[in-house]
Amino acid sequence: MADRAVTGPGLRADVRVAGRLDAHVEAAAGEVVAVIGPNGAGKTTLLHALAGLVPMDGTVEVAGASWTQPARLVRDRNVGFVFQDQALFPHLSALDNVAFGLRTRAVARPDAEATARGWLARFGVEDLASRRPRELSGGQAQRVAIARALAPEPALLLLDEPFGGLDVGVATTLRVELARHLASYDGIALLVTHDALDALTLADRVLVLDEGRVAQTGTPHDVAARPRTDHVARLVGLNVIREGDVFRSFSPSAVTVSLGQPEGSARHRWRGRVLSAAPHGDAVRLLVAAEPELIADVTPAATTELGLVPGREVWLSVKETAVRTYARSPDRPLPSAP
Ligand SMILES: Nc1ncnc2c1ncn2[C@@H]1O[C@H](COP(=O)(O)OP(=O)(O)OP(=O)(O)O)[C@@H](O)[C@H]1O
Repeated sequence: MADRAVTGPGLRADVRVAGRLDAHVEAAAGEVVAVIGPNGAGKTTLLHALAGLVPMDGTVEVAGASWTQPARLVRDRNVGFVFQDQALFPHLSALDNVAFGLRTRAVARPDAEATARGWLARFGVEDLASRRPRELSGGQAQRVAIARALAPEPALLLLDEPFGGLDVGVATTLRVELARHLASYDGIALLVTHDALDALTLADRVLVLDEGRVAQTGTPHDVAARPRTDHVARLVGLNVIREGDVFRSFSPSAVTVSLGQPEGSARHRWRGRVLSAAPHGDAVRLLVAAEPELIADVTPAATTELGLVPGREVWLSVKETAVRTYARSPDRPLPSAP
């Protein structure tokens, strides 16, 4: 394949979809980028635009080739996708589903089938090759869908919540299998996820979208440690507050909850009302309507003692030493491939 991203410059795109998205995205060849953000942030729109499934303004360059000047049809983009609404072809067997992408690239049937069989084997579903999609479980179908996307070795792989709708055990196994394949995949993968674990374990980079804009980019570690949106803070289980150009984050376990105004030197204190209390590991996690909304982990004993039920007015405080402070710096673009 002429534009396979082996040593190419990766992905560089300016994607504008009227009223929905205005985002600059860069990724190096071989990188896995997790795309996270709240509902309606534009994650699916971004993937659809890159694949050529929705009209967009701007530019998309993949492995040194422009997909927008002139505009390429979906089938002429070297792209593989696993979308929730992009089901397997119901009338084709698992094998034919995986061979399909190769056949459309003019690979002869015996070669396409041999390659497809190899991909089914890699995902442990070779023995299901002759089954139709309706005869597969959700997890099996998703393995076939991922094998179908990967088989033509696309320069760009787009995965929209590939573990959505699967039960936790199946999702965990599939996450491990996908991680193994992504490690040796030399194209660029964009993975939309609502799961912090996916973002932290599968991705080299995280792209945070908020209201159709890029709110933050960085390594998973950096984004988790210094979240700049409430959504990411919640996703990684931190509180984040913004004071002008400075962000402060702190763990829910660093928050002290009391009924009376806290004494002592705690600089950060808030008054608020308990919205919810739910088990969280060995602790009880409180969501408190303060300014801003905060989370606090308390012991079950304290929960009972202080009567921390929804509606209860409380004080929250946190010591300065437990607070991480960081600047709201302009986001740097993602590095290009060497
Ligand atoms: N076909 C469409 N026509 C017009 N607007 C749309 C269409 N699809 C989505 N939108 C709007 O575009 C914005 C981005 O939607 P998108 O589906 O990309 O978000 P998302 O981040 O993928 O959300 P979710 O996590 O809920 O899937 C939303 O405001 C949504 O209402």
